[in-house]
Amino acid sequence: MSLKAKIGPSILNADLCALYEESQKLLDNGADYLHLDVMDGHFVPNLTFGHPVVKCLRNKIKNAFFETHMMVSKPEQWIENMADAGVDQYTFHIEPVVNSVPDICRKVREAGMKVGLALKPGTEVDVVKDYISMADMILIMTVEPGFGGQKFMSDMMPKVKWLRENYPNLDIEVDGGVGLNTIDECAKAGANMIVSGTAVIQSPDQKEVIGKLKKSVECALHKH
Ligand SMILES: O=C(CO)[C@@H](O)[C@H](O)COP(=O)(O)O
Ligand SMILES: [Fe+2]
Repeated sequence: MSLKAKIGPSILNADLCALYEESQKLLDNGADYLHLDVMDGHFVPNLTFGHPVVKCLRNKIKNAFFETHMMVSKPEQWIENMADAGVDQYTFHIEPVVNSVPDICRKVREAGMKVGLALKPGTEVDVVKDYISMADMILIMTVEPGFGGQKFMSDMMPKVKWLRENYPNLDIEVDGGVGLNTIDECAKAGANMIVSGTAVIQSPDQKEVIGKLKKSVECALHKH
């Protein structure tokens, strides 16, 4: 398998009343996928949207790859709904479900979606060792989950490096505070799937930012 650089903008800080237009604009400007942040007000102290909204978006955008970042206490509860809404990858946090990760991975796959496993900043990276074979991607959070627009945590880069060294073919995603000033660190550490919210959404030239983020990752992938 050869790794690909992929940029998945987060629409969290976009104008959510124009969700479809904002999403389509990101795709037209070169986004490889959409990262949809689902929050339940319990696992994180914030609320966003759930499967009904994702389904509406899917009805308008047929072809793009949708990843839902499930910041919820009960990820097992929403698998069927999200599959029915047309989600391609279901990325859930392992912290609230440490004893049932394999079971949830199996259910996500049976529902026809790819599996992403997410780790909060305080979670040690080696806990995913036992689950790598069940996952399509590991997400290393580079902020505390819950809000867009936070400061990037450079001290998460050793986790990314460790994963890349031990799993050369694994899709590794970073999420939180990633933009033009922080992308090189992520790319050098070995991340190939990049979530970027504020840096892309607030730019007057989304295409340029997405292009630069991708180029940084592609350069690093060539060097590896
Ligand atoms: O999951 C989250 C936050 O919990 C992220 O997806 C952020 O929303 C990305 O936004 P920026 O940090 O890039 O503004
Ligand atoms: Fe996210």
